[in-house]
Amino acid sequence: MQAAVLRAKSDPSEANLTEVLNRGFGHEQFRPGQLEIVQRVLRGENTLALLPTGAGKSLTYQLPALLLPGLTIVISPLLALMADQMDSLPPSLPGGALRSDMDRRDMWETLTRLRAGELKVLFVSPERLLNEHFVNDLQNVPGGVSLACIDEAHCVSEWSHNFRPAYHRLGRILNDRVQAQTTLALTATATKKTEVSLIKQLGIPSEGVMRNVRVRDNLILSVMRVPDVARERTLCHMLKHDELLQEGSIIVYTATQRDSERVASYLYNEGIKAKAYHAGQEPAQRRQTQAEFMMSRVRVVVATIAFGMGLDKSDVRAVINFSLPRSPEAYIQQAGRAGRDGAPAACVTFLDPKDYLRSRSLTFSDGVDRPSITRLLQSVFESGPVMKKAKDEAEWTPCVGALSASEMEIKLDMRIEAIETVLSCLDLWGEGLIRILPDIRSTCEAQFYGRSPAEIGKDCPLAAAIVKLVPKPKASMYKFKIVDACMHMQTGFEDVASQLKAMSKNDNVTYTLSDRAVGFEIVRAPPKDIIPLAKALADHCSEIEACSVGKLDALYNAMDEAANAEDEEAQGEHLRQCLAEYLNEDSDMLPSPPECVKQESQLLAPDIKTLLAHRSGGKVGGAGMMTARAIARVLHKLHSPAYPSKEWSRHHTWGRHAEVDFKVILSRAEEAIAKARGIDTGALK
Ligand SMILES: Nc1ncnc2c1ncn2[C@@H]1O[C@H](COP(=O)(O)OP(=O)(O)OP(=O)(O)O)[C@@H](O)[C@H]1O
Repeated sequence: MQAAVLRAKSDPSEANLTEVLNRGFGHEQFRPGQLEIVQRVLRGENTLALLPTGAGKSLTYQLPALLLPGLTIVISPLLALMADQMDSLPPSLPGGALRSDMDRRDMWETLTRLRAGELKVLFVSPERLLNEHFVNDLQNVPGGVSLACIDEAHCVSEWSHNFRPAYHRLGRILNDRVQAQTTLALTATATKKTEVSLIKQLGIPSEGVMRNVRVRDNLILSVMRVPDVARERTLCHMLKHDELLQEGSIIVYTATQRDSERVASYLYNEGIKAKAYHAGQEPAQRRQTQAEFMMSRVRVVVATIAFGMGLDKSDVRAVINFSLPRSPEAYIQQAGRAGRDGAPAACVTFLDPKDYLRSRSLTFSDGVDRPSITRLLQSVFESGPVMKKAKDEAEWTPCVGALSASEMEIKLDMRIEAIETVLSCLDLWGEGLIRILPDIRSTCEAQFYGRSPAEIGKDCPLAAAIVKLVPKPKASMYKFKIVDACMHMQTGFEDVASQLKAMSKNDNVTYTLSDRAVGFEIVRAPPKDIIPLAKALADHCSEIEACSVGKLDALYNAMDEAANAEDEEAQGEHLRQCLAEYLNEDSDMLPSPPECVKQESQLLAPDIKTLLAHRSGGKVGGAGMMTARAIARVLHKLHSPAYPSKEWSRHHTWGRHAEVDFKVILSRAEEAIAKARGIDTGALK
């Protein structure tokens, strides 16, 4: 084996690499695309590999990792799968993983092995790369980082079906900080638009794109019109009687955690060995279900999308979409869990307009418009201390800030995740205006048992700051905002965090951190006028929202047309053709909404009027009015922080127009607000 590796290192020819493939991985020959990708990576050329699900993408980083001199880091969003991915490494590739759910001792052990240069492959979550200490470790790793592999790379792009804010900043960190010699991005699903933004962010040349996205030929794609009320019964009947479904394992995908529980127990009561799997369960329970499924002790897993991305079980004979997936990409991913052994496997989708309309509504849950973005930017750039600093200082020096979930979610009527996404956009294209800081808690409660804080404060700036910030502690509890301590000490969050840790280690101090927050650093002086910035961000967010809705509409249209085809074969053919067109389409044109999405409703105008008169929006809408989006959300039965379903589900307008296009309601509500305020609608956009 060693000799084969040496030969391939000095001459990475097809013959030499095939020998490593045989000896190191036990595979006879390369699958389509693998050799070209491996050779590009070994030449140090940045590459984006778009290969079908189950095509063997992992090998394209594993084999180079054996031959390259330094470390290969694999950035993966799949916490649950890191252990499996590590197990699939050949013995000659010592690997480690850093996951947020690991205990400290394991984490420490992996870090020690990393620093000692004992690892060849390291799996990490994207969030981990936002951690300064970890990036320092990578910079000093013996032999350097030879390859950065970004698994499920579509998550980097906001135009993908599964964008993750932490992934958004990845390109810059990899380029500027980690300085990996080569980047390899892997995904099974990316439209042209996603591809363009991916290669831009990750610094991949256009000739470095290896594109082969398609649905494997052994997958039998079909669709069934099943009304909402008959879905469980139909599923159960299929599982008991469909010939293809009598062997192997089966995954049923549902849209919500509640559905996954309900359907799993329905099947279980019908005598089918089924278990639920979703992100709301305890990690240990999820791990156990996954393990039982992999060992074929549980035949059917009823799961949300939390299950399965990257899952490699060879004999999954069917994937059944109990609900319509959110996008063609999600559909391809989910279907791709089936038939990985190459034998025929069924991918059946249940289609019901009511179910689709609910998914379509939910796509608008986290959207934001210019009024909320303006208020968000005001909170960042126009807070008292920032304004004072801008006024007092001739030259701007960076300072930190934080928006906490408990304060901002209701004030802005945005979930903290949405706040983070908008600020991530600003981080990326604000040309160094702000920098998002990872994983922040905004409030600290500290108790001193030995020496007093004043005494400790003689050589600890944080303790001195605490004395100033909390002159009168309640029951000897010092409660303060971390950001206030940063401001006081003119330092960053990391410094405060490390001083807190040091105090708790040396000085008998205990502390708890609470209240999730988005932390940021204002690097350059804030803009004098935030309106143009708010407008640009709002336009961008609205484009992203339209793109997500377009994905769902495109899939519904394709399924709806396929359902009219005369037989299963014609259905599959039609679906394949639609998916290929969708993925390879170059234009930005959005599909037109299906007929079941209404463009008008009789009672819409009076209901908007009722909500405008409600005046509940004193807290969010300004001038006591609800915002247009808040109105549209209520009419679509969508919960939001300032208009929670618990309170609003009793209102007679709640969900009354869920079949009307959300965008139509939004613009009608904007017109009504503009009229009520005597302004032009353009002023609201
Ligand atoms: N050249 C090869 N010959 C035979 N089997 C291979 C080869 N390359 C990879 N495989 C096997 O194919 C299976 C799928 O590989 P892998 O999990 O890397 O797929 P993938 O492309 O990452 O899929 P997904 O996108 O669905 O996660 C694995 O069991 C792997 O061992």
